[in-house]
Amino acid sequence: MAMEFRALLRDERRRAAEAATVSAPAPAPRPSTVATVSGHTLARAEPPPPLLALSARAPRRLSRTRALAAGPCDVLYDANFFEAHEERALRECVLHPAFADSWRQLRGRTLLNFGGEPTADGIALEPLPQFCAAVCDALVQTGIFPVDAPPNHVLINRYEPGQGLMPHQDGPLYEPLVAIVSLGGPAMLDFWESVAHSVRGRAEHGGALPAASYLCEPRSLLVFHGDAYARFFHGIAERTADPMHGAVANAHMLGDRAASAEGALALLRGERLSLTVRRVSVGGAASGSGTSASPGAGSNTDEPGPVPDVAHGR
Ligand SMILES: O=C(O)CCC(=O)C(=O)O
Ligand SMILES: [Fe+2]
Repeated sequence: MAMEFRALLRDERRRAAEAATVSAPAPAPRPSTVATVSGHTLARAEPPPPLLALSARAPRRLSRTRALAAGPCDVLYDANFFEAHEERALRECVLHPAFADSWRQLRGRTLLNFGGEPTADGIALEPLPQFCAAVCDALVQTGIFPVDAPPNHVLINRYEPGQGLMPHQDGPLYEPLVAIVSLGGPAMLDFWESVAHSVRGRAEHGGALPAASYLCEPRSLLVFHGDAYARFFHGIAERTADPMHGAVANAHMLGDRAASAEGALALLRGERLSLTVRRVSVGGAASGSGTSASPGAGSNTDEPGPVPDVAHGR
């Protein structure tokens, strides 16, 4: 099954690459795929996405979320990392028709991958599209990522209400520092001590609570590193509303839009787009010299790898 899926993907990519390089006689006036940008095939008829201009950021410390007894303490949150107009512009880039063919349907979400495809040999880095590079720059300017080790990989997830992401760890392909940018509707990111804890927690009533949860509001930035990266498993439950339970570690830091949520019982989800921004680790970069990463581990694309993907606990 795993190999079938990989073979299918490979075949699809080969066909896309052939369409991009072989100038076949155009049979009909439908747009032919002729150009690739950052490894993504663009349709001739589509203009490239607009350039994303974000306001300059000053270096500053992000606020730490509440440290709960059982939860990680290496999680930072900013409810208003983007202005409303920046969110709209970023969303327009993400959903631009030029990338329409690059979205991949996974279990419970759709995914766009920029910066290079995670494979068993690591990630062969590719340049980021301009809008992703602009977000990475903003994270460097703020001081989240060091100037000399900027992020170079961006996964974009799109969730409908009711969809989610199984508890997983991001693994050794990346440096242990993650910035998650949220657009659209809110969703709760849960941190679990183990996958077993999360399975117990899935029981509708009386299930264990996550070690900590973080409401990711639209326009927000959530950063995690340290223990939160290395020890805990993070995921998004497949539900249409998120309960505001006692382990919501950023309940006191929410923006105006969700300020009332602190007193609310549950927050309704909407369509959510998230950008997971990271830096591929030295060991995770597939270089020409054949450097290889731990096979499959942490390639959080739901693509079955040669090693069971602990990243998704399934
Ligand atoms: O969508 C999110 O907020 C989480 C995404 C995530 O965990 C990942 O891409 O590894
Ligand atoms: Fe993740």
